[in-house]
Amino acid sequence: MITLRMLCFGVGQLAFDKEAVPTLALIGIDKGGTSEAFVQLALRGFGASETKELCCLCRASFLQVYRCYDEAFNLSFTGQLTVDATPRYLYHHAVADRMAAFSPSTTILVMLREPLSRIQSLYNHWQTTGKIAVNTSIPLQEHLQLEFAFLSSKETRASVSALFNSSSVDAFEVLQSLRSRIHSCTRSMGIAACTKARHWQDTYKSSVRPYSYLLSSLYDVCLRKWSTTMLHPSRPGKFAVVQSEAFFANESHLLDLIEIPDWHVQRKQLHVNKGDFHHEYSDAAALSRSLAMRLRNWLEKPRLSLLSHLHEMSSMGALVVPSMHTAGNWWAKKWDSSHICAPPEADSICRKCACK
Ligand SMILES: Nc1ncnc2c1ncn2[C@@H]1O[C@H](COP(=O)(O)OS(=O)(=O)O)[C@@H](OP(=O)(O)O)[C@H]1O
Repeated sequence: MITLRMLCFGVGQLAFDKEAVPTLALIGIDKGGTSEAFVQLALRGFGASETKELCCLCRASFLQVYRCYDEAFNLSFTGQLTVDATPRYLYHHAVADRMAAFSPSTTILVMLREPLSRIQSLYNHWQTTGKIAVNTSIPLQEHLQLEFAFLSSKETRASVSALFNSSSVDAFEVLQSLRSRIHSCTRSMGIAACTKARHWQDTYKSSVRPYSYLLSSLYDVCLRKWSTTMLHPSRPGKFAVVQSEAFFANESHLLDLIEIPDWHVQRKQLHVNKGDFHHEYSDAAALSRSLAMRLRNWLEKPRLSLLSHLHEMSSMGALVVPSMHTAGNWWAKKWDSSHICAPPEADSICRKCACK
């Protein structure tokens, strides 16, 4: 149904519930622009906590979740616009269900960045800052080759096929089980599932956190879990999916979705640091054009699944920016080799592989 708001503002605006804690959850994804979005939301009165990634719903019990939000926001103070911007929520095995139980009327915002760019950005961030215990001692190219070997091994092939072909909820379970297999595979030696990727085992030490760049690019599997849990046609405007590239090009693509409700009472003005962008990428984050193309081809079916899901979500009241009909954006068009950037003098290598 087209509402008056939609006629005035394009895709429409988000709806916020005074009782919801948090009012808004920015659930993903890492390197999708969530830091800058958090800053812009804080400037508009969202916040109450200077910590962006509260991860309160990572806690298992209802009481722990409540205490975490109470500590962050002081829940005795009503009328605040609160935000929990934790990008890892999108993938978390339990958070969607916890959110539905703890605060079903929280508004959900997901920012999705074209997967190839996100992978390079994330690897580069971890490698150059060294802040996180994820293994970046091998170049990204090698890491991805190991992942492809693992995901096409005899032991994982059936699960990967189920992942690409199952219904939403089944696929989410398969994804979680594969992620945990990668976890144990990379943490311990001699696991049968790792046979084909023996080098992978040798590469990791038990102290480093294993991470699958490939599995974390299957956005739609997780998004389906979230939409099944939190999107209801009777509550339009409570779920938005915004493409990071649209936000990067013009932040109003996101900010125009947000109208501050009348009931809002500002408790304190936050002084959050502005997000930093446009990092130089290190050589270790570079990929060969052929691997970049392999990745793109691997992601083509998930892209089509995402696109059809966005249509369904939109018909159920979700806001999707840019619309699936807007030409020239990554979730609406097939990628080919012309979308893999590389300087002419370094034909086989690309530092930032994705280009328009
Ligand atoms: N407004 C704007 N314009 C252009 N680019 C932008 C913008 N906001 C964020 N970015 C880019 O987003 C990447 C950082 O994303 P996140 O803030 O989500 O990172 S984090 O997960 O919170 O660490 C990081 O990407 P890379 O530079 O490619 O690493 C930022 O450059």
